[in-house]
Amino acid sequence: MRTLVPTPLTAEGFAPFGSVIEADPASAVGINAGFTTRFHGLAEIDVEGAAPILSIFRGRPRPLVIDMLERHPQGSQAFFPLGGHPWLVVCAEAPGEALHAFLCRGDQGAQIGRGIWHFPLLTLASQDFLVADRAAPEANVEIAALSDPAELVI
Ligand SMILES: NC(=O)N[C@@H](O)C(=O)O
Ligand code: NI
Repeated sequence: MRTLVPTPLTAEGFAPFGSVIEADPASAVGINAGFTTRFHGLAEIDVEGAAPILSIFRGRPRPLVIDMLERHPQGSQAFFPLGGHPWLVVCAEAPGEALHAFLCRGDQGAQIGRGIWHFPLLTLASQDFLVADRAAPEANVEIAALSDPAELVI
């Protein structure tokens, strides 16, 4: 089986697939009499045909084998880890095209763009994620099996 080595998640590296969600000082605004810092507008949830919703995904480690991809044609999908543990995002331009793996810090989230092929949630330790995506997920998913699976090497 081929291997796949992730690179650290950066806004530039992830740009073809979506956006990084992190407390960027450039977006910081002091609010609430200075007792709160708002990191404003880190992601715009892109959905059509149904409302954007917030969910919690209780993720558990799974075998690091990328044997399928999925995409959501009618909406983006944003993940933010709540447990502070590292996690992974794997994307591709299309099934059969090159896989791109990103190692995300526990204080980094990622929004996967609408229609972008990706592997479902991959966390390196059990933790909850806050997820923003489109309501009625069952009506918004395409799945493709990979004929040449890859094993992630951390
Ligand atoms: N199935 C589901 O809601 N989650 C996947 O889309 C995922 O990317 O984790
Ligand atoms: Ni998904």
